[in-house]
Amino acid sequence: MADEFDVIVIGAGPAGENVADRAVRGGLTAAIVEERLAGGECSYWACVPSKALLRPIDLAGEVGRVPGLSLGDIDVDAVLTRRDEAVSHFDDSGQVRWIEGVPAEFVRGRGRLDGERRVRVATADGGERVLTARQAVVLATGSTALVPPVPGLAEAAPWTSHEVTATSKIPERLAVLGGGVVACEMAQAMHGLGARQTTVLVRGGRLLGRMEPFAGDLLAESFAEAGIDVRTHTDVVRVERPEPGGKVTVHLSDGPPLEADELLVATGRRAATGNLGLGTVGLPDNAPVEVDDSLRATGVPGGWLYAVGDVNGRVLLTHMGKYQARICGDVIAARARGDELPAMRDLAGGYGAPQVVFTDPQLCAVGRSEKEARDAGFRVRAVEYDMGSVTGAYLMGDGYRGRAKAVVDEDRKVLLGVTFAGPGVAELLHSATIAVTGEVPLDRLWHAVPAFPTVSEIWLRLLETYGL
Ligand SMILES: Cc1cc2nc3c(=O)[nH]c(=O)nc-3n(C[C@H](O)[C@H](O)[C@H](O)COP(=O)(O)OP(=O)(O)OC[C@H]3O[C@@H](n4cnc5c(N)ncnc54)[C@H](O)[C@@H]3O)c2cc1C
Ligand SMILES: NC(=O)c1ccc[n+]([C@@H]2O[C@H](COP(=O)([O-])OP(=O)(O)OC[C@H]3O[C@@H](n4cnc5c(N)ncnc54)[C@H](O)[C@@H]3O)[C@@H](O)[C@H]2O)c1
Repeated sequence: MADEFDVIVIGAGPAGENVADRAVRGGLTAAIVEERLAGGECSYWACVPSKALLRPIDLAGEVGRVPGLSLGDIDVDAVLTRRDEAVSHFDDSGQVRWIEGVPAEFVRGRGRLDGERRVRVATADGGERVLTARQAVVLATGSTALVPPVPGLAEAAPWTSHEVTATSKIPERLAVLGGGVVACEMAQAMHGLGARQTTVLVRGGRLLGRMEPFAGDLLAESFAEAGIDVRTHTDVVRVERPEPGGKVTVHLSDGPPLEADELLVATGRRAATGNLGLGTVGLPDNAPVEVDDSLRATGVPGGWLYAVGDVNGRVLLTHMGKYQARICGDVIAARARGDELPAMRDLAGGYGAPQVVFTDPQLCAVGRSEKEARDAGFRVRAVEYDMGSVTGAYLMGDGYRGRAKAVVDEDRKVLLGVTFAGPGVAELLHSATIAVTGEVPLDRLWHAVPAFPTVSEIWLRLLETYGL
């Protein structure tokens, strides 16, 4: 028997949920298929638990910089309990209720495309449901951790983001493979919560290689002070773990082997498109689903297939997936009505997505780095400023260390990118996002006066350094 809906969404992560919501607001009916938990990676194994684990470490850093305040040991059990509450103890009934309240039909099971506008769902009870979409099918299946083909690595059953964010035990000795966001955030979380030996193995020359260089350098200084060992230009050539769950030996391109109790692999993600039936609609399996700026899959006749969030490989961030989802839901509803507003396009992605790395110091950026701007052919001037010299930052704590950078398009006198690094800078980021995405002319931005004594005075200092 076929169930018919206007829109069928596969994957109930933040992106999938938001498509359904917007499509229904636009007057359509929707079903969402989810094989695990409504809420997706973000709610249970990524953003939410990782930030719950990092918050006490961030706060401890702040307290430690203010004379007159003292901090005892972090109560790790209490932190883990709060993390468990933050992930609703892996119970998605609240999210399912939200979906049903949209209202959209929630279908628990694994979805698979089966030709044009048809989705087969292997339901949790071993049965099958065949769903048909009148308007659109939206893929929102996210991504999974990528484990590189290092000899012995897969056999060692290393931790990925799933295990580290859900752990109830902090390893004594942790080796971390990768120097990106997951590696940095989780190395600091595990070390701050009691790992005695934390070693970060970075293939390249610095942490967070895609950000402005000072961001990774400041974090590396903070790691060194905390006793986290960062080894750059280091490749893992082989891994041994004779006993499942036992000691791991990591053989490196340089130096003696490293012994650890656990190994975390944080080397990026792959789009979750395996066994999704992409071949039945003429698309390649196991690759991100290419989309246009209305999030419609390219190369599918009839234009009924869309992809939002991690699965399209554009930007692997929750807020960007949700932004795409809002556009996608609106586009599907508008196309069903026969009208299409020009504003319904992914514009933000083209500027460079805002991102915060929730370490201490916090690192955040929006738009292009200086290198990216130059590589893209812009005529660029970049200015930097020491954030510790801003009164508001100095007042936040002794020894405040931070840096900011603005990348200016010299032809249009607008900002192409902004990076802040320092304690408590995350909340500054949206001001930069508005300036970059709004293409606010610098001589206009000059009249946005930051309050004294806030860290926001960094804006004034950057503009003064530029010459305004
Ligand atoms: C450790 C970690 C921390 C992170 N922290 C942040 C952060 O602080 N801020 C941020 O913006 N981003 C963060 N991210 C990235 C963020 O988690 C992802 O960008 C986001 O989850 C993507 O949302 P999504 O809806 O596209 O996919 P997901 O959240 O992955 O959801 C996809 C859903 O689809 C389901 N699914 C997959 N295949 C099928 C199928 N065939 N049938 C039915 N259901 C299916 C899955 O079970 C899942 O529930 C983090 C990532 C990691 C790994
Ligand atoms: N706070 C946040 O916004 C946040 C937090 C965590 C994750 N995320 C998102 O999740 C995604 C995944 O994060 P991630 O840290 O896994 O990926 P990433 O792309 O940020 O970093 C991957 C790292 O692994 C390295 N690497 C890749 N292959 C390797 C190999 N074979 N050997 C050694 N090193 C290798 C890369 O050089 C890089 O340093 C990111 O796109 C990120 O934006 C966001």
